Amino acid sequence: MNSSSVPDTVQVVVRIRPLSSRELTAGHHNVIVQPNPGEPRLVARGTEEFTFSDVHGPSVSQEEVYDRSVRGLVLKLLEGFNVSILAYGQTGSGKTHTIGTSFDGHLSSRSGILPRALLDIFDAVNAEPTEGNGGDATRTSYRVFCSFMELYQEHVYDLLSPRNRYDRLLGIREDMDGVIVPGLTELAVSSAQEAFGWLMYGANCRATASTSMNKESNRSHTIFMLIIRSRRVRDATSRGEQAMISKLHFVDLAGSERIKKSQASGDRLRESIQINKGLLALGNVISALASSSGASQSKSARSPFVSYRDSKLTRLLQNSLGGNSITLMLACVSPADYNIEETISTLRYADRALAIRNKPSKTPPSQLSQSSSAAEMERLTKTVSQLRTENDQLRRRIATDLKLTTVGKNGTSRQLVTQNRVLHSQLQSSIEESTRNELRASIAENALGRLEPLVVPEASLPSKLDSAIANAWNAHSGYRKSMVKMSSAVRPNCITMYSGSESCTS
Ligand SMILES: Nc1ncnc2c1ncn2[C@@H]1O[C@H](COP(=O)(O)OP(=O)(O)OP(=O)(O)O)[C@@H](O)[C@H]1O
Repeated sequence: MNSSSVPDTVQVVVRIRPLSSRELTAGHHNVIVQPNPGEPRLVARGTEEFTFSDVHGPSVSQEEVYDRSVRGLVLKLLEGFNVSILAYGQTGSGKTHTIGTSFDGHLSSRSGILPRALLDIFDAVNAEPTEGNGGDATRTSYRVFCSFMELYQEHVYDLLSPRNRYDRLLGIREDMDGVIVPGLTELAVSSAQEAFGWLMYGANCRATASTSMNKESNRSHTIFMLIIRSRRVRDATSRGEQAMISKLHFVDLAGSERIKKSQASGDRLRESIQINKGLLALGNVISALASSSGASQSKSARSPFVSYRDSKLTRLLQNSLGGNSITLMLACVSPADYNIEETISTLRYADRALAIRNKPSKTPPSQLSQSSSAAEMERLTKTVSQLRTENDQLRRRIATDLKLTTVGKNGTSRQLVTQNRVLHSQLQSSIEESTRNELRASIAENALGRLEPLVVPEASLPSKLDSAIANAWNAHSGYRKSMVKMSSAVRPNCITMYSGSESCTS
């Protein structure tokens, strides 16, 4: 721990799930032993010994896991630190159960750490007291937003978007803030109940399937994110207040699995290969970071290269591993004899992660001057007007395409086929152009959202700009709808947007 009692190494907590009734019936037995319950040490297969930040045995409740290992870290979020909690482990080892990604909306003894954290955070946010200091009162106001994304077969999907599966597909980019997902939906939430609603909405859309190892196995990695924008105000009329942004990530990783053992085939096999590839890249990053921590301490060996760019998973987790975040890794394991190879592999992986050093720091308070905010507003206004012009041009193209279709209907079938092909390729490029516009509009919206808490709310410019963006966005959405309608009229089902085996495709 550093001076302000913030852990500067990755905290690694092991959770051992109980044997399931199926395993007990089949006569499997426990091969993971915690010699002294309460001590963070365990012995696997009678020979291999490990010591972690903490160990939760099979009888430890969800509430105790949260109280002992999570609550303290999560509340650091409100002090301005970024916090990441990752659940890692073999398929069926209890990651989703522990995180609580499949929360049903009712808090009970079975609820995982995510809904419990949401309750604590909103309790604190809504109860932040006013600090009096003579005549100079200070008050902190918070605005909370949530996002939920899924990484399925190296594609990032926005789980909170109201759009269809294809339109939920997003890219990854790097900017001054690190790795970002432009266009990811960020929804303002003011209570734990509201956040529960979005958690359930998104979880319902993630890719799951029944496998031989788990009745309801997650075939993707998911990241639920809570973003807190806080503003410390000295008094009601104070300007140039301190603004801070901190982020909490809950990462429910897909389970590693041995393909020979799971006997996966077809879609399940393809998913398993991608899952294992992402987890292998994560393992390499963990090893490199652990070695570089050792190297920096010995000051002799050269630090190995950390290959974050090998997979989208490692890019998305870049800040959680080796970045400025306070990170907790929950290594979930099965105690059953038939899973011992996978359990030992998870424990070794977790043991490496213990050596990773992060540099937790508060996101520097932004004190944007009014002039730089105004310049940014001007830039965004220009972007909106550019998008409007592009929309007009695209609308004109659609009108021309429609005329062509009418002519085609009166011609021979050969002509129709040729025109159909031309239209198809025009539509494809229109759709691509439109998708690019959509991304840019989202980036502009995101940037505006970030600026909003920092700008002195005096002029009507922000609201004008908001409505300009909304108008451009509406026009843009209307245009997209008509284009998609037209594409099916021209050649029904001819454009395959995306083909996959997700459970949520509408
Ligand atoms: N600590 C626990 N106490 C009681 N039941 C548990 C515990 N951990 C896991 N389970 C049960 O074990 C089963 C598998 O757990 P879960 O779905 O969380 O595994 P997973 O690691 O997320 O699997 P996958 O990677 O395949 O998605 C579930 O039925 C879950 O309720």
